[in-house]
Amino acid sequence: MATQGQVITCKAAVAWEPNKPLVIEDVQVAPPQAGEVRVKILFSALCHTDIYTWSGQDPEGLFPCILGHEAAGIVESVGEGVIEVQPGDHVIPCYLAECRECKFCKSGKTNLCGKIREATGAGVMFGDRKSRFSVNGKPIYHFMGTSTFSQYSVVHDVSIAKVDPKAPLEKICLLGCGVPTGLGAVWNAAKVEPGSVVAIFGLGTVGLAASEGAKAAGASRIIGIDIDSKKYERAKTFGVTEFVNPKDYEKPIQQVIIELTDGGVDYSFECIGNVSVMRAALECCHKGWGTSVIVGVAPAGKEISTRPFQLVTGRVWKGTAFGGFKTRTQVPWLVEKYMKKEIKVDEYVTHSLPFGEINNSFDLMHEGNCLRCVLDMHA
Ligand SMILES: NC(=O)C1=CN([C@@H]2O[C@H](COP(=O)(O)OP(=O)(O)OC[C@H]3O[C@@H](n4cnc5c(N)ncnc54)[C@H](O)[C@@H]3O)[C@@H](O)[C@H]2O)C=CC1
Ligand SMILES: N[C@@H](CCC(=O)N[C@@H](CSC=O)C(=O)NCC(=O)O)C(=O)O
Ligand SMILES: [Zn+2]
Ligand SMILES: [Zn+2]
Repeated sequence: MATQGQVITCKAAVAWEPNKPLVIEDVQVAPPQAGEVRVKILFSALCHTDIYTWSGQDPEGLFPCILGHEAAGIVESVGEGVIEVQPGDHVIPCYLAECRECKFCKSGKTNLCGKIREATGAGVMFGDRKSRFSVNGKPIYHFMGTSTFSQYSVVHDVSIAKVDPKAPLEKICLLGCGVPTGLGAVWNAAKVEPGSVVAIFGLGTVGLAASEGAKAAGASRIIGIDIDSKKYERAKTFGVTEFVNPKDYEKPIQQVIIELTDGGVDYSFECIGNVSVMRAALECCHKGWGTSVIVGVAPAGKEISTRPFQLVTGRVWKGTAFGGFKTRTQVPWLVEKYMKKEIKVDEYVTHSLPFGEINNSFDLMHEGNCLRCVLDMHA
């Protein structure tokens, strides 16, 4: 039955309140308006940022909402004026837009796009500042402009990456967030050079992807730091050459790393979201040139601090969103790199579950051996 132009009723996992189990509801998904695309979401993975917002720690968190931002699917229908994708195209919905027209997009200095960010932060669509989701007439907020924990979602056309239809959607859904973030932190934000000494704090998906990126960039030493020593074995396969568990030391971890590296590392990456670790990551950098990249997302109200002297003496502190990749342009390129086996993706998928078990996947994400759990949205 043709669904174009019709309201679709489908299953979605609604977060009615922070920290309460998601509820699978029959959700009405309105047709896409001008500049919008309705996507049949086939596979969606969980990212720790979904858990962060669900837990109530996100200052932008709005409830009730439909979470999810690491997914892949097929275009069901498009709104007026949409020319770059059509029904049947395989796509990755992206939480960062790329309009190619705004001040940000034209700057050549950032992957952040200014066009729709205010609307996505407010949980609505840009065109009319309304939601396309409702349950029995009650509007449900969008999340990150993606809301992929729904069998159908409406996304802005500037946030849709069209990808190779031969690529397996159950794998490339991961290219919607965690893996590009780690790779890009190293390649785009830090621009790690061959021979560099690198420290990576946190060996989850983002930290492992940063390690993979550092290995590809020719780093000579990749020091993984994690409070769970079991993480080292797997991390070796992503390029980590040495491992340090802060719990094994009395002294601050930055001092341990400085001693291990004759004065500090060339580049460090904080892939946890802990502001104390962010400080350690900066302070373990080499005087004069060491650069630390903040990747982890810290809870509302948390602030970073260090002695300004750390920066006066040449260390650089910066951060990155989605690893600096421009979404519409570069996500298809990352898919091609995966197809050519130049980057890992399958290796990050440690668990798969049917959509109905989404609450179990939230629990799994807290288990040490889970990197990404991919939900089959129509199983
Ligand atoms: N900036 C961006 O664009 C993005 C940021 N993120 C954020 O990146 C962070 C990491 O994400 P994932 O890798 O998925 O998380 P994860 O939870 O899988 O990995 C974090 C790792 O840090 C370790 N850890 C926790 N506390 C630690 C401590 N005090 N010292 C050393 N290790 C510690 C844990 O054992 C775990 O292995 C999250 O904050 C997430 O929200 C995720 C995607 C995009
Ligand atoms: N709403 C949060 C913002 C959290 C944040 O920093 N998000 C990252 C992506 S995390 C993905 O898993 C990001 O790219 N931010 C850029 C943006 O424009 O949102 C808060 O207010 O803390
Ligand atoms: Zn994410
Ligand atoms: Zn833009």
